[in-house]
Amino acid sequence: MHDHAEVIDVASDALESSFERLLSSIPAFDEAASRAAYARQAELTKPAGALGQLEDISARLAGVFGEPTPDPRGAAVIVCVGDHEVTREGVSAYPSEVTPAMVNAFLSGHAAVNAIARSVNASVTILNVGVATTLAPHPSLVNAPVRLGARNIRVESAMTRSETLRAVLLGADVARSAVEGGADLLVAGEMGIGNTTPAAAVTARLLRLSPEAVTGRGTGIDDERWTRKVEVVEAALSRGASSADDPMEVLADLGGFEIAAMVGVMLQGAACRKAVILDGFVEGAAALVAARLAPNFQAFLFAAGLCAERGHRAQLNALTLSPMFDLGLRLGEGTGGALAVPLLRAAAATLREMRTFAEAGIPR
Ligand SMILES: O=C(O)c1ccc[n+]([C@@H]2O[C@H](COP(=O)([O-])O)[C@@H](O)[C@H]2O)c1
Ligand SMILES: Cc1cc2nc[nH]c2cc1C
Repeated sequence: MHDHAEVIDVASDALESSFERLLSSIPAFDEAASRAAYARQAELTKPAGALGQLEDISARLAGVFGEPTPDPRGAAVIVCVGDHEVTREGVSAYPSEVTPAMVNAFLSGHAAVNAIARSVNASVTILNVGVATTLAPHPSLVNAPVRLGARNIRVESAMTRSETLRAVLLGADVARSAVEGGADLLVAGEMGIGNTTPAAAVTARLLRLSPEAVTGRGTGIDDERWTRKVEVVEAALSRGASSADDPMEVLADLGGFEIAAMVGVMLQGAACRKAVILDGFVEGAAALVAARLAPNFQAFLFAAGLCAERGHRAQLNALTLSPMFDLGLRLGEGTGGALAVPLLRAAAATLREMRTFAEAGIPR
């Protein structure tokens, strides 16, 4: 790992230029490799189209990696964590203290994401960009809080531009380390009590949807809290501080530190020509921001499952992505993203390991 804390101390203009470099470093999707993969799928020993979505996934992977028969192996889940002062408004079913407690659970290896990531041979790294409690050092923890919690979006902007840039660049830095460590498949995950509220606000603004259309039950709130949560999202949007046409402004105004860090993870993954796997609704908000920031980004993004949180379908539609499964997950942490890892590996394996009709001598 690099010295991540370094990012925090550099001046604003240096942050701006690092960010510009990140955006401009995202390559174009390799259409020729993708076409070659589709052509190979058409020759493989199966009825035409019989591998369904796996065929499209394999061709998309070819375009991402820039080779007709890609071999994605290493997988890394980067769980970005942060607190939210908007929890004071009673928008979650759980208290903020759960966030640092869950970080300790991630570090001890016993949370859902650890169990699922282990089962698919993916690493788990925790990036703390905004938890308000001191966290003990751990080899799997990158501890670089930009601020101790995102501000209460009902009344003020969550982050300043320079705080937002720092969080994005920290995410990018950790993603670069993961790629240097061998990751071909990057899952952006998150944990942060209260964060489905900023995710709803970001989604509503960017997609120009009503708060009701994108505000869900998060950790499982009742009707009364849901009505309050919609009011909070409405109030955050009516402060009028951000323009839907400026994704960084929307992120700073309505988002949070872990959402910003996921934007960085995703952009850097694409910049390294790696597949970026989208987990749930909170990641979806980050992906909308990343897609608006860099036109080339979207082609590097794969949707894992459809998440049960209201508004996730609208995010996927806006990103023109089809979910690979629908298991009713609404956890976050990168759990759904990790579950997609074997599907991506399997899709690529069909291209590499199956024979064509001609090679196998099978008539058609
Ligand atoms: O990403 C999702 O789809 C998702 C849906 C519902 C809940 N979550 C997780 O639950 C927490 C946010 O829920 P809430 O109710 O506190 O806003 C946060 O830690 C997320 O990881 C995540
Ligand atoms: C226990 C718990 C674990 C989580 N993991 C992601 N979000 C979460 C929210 C809660 C409440």
